[in-house]
Amino acid sequence: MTSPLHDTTPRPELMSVNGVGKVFNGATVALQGMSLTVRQGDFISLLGPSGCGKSTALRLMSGLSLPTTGSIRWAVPQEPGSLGVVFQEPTLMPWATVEQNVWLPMRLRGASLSSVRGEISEALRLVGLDGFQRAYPRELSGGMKMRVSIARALVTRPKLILMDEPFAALDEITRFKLNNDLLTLQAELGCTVVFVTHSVFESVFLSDRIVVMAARPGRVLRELAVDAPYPRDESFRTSPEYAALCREASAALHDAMGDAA
Ligand SMILES: Nc1ncnc2c1ncn2[C@@H]1O[C@H](COP(=O)(O)OP(=O)(O)OP(=O)(O)O)[C@@H](O)[C@H]1O
Repeated sequence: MTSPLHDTTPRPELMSVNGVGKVFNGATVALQGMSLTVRQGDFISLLGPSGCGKSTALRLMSGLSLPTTGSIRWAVPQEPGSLGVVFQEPTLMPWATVEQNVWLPMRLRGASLSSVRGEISEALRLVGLDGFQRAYPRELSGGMKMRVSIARALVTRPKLILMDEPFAALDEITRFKLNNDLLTLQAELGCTVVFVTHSVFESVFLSDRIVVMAARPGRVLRELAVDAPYPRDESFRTSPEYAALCREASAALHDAMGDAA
């Protein structure tokens, strides 16, 4: 079955990255000439070796950093809460409860906790943490902390979620579970995801497009379409089709690393 988000109809554009470059300290070319069209409902992975500019690209897309050259444009009106960001570390406030942590983006916009309790509970339900509102981060496992971080990113119902290696520090079993749950969540919310990873297996499992990047200078080498229907689950993960797609992405990554050597 193909999810409505992943059918073959061209989807409307959400963001365009046009010839973007980033130079640090006038010397380090972290990113050069990156162009990418992000469409609504896409799940795009940025895959590449260390130092190829994946995090830089994500920071530029988030607006946390400005490009040295080129431009990034939203194709739809950007409102407060249009964007959610998840980093490798859950970055939770240790002194605050789960509920208060998830409240943060709404609190910054002036909403009282009591006025948004429903949205917070719904976000926690979506990440499988219903009932943990009053828990403190120290009482949670690594995977649960990351789920809170994801709930905080999606509580404003963003159009775009940017994720920078969110599962890299987790064990493989937790990572597989979170990968499965992330796809379910994306289908349920209809949001768009740009996801940074070093893992070929993760990028193939999650994405409908993989942007393969190379280092020195950081740049896009090629884009791969992962032409496998959603929903994807354990049967996809163990299928010959998945293995073939992983081989293809792995070869592209190998080229990227050779190119950068
Ligand atoms: N704030 C900064 N100041 C100076 N150089 C930076 C800065 N941020 C990144 N760089 C450099 O830009 C290049 C790209 O870094 P970036 O973190 O984007 O790569 P990456 O692909 O995300 O790497 P990794 O997978 O190891 O996280 C690297 O050479 C890095 O040292």
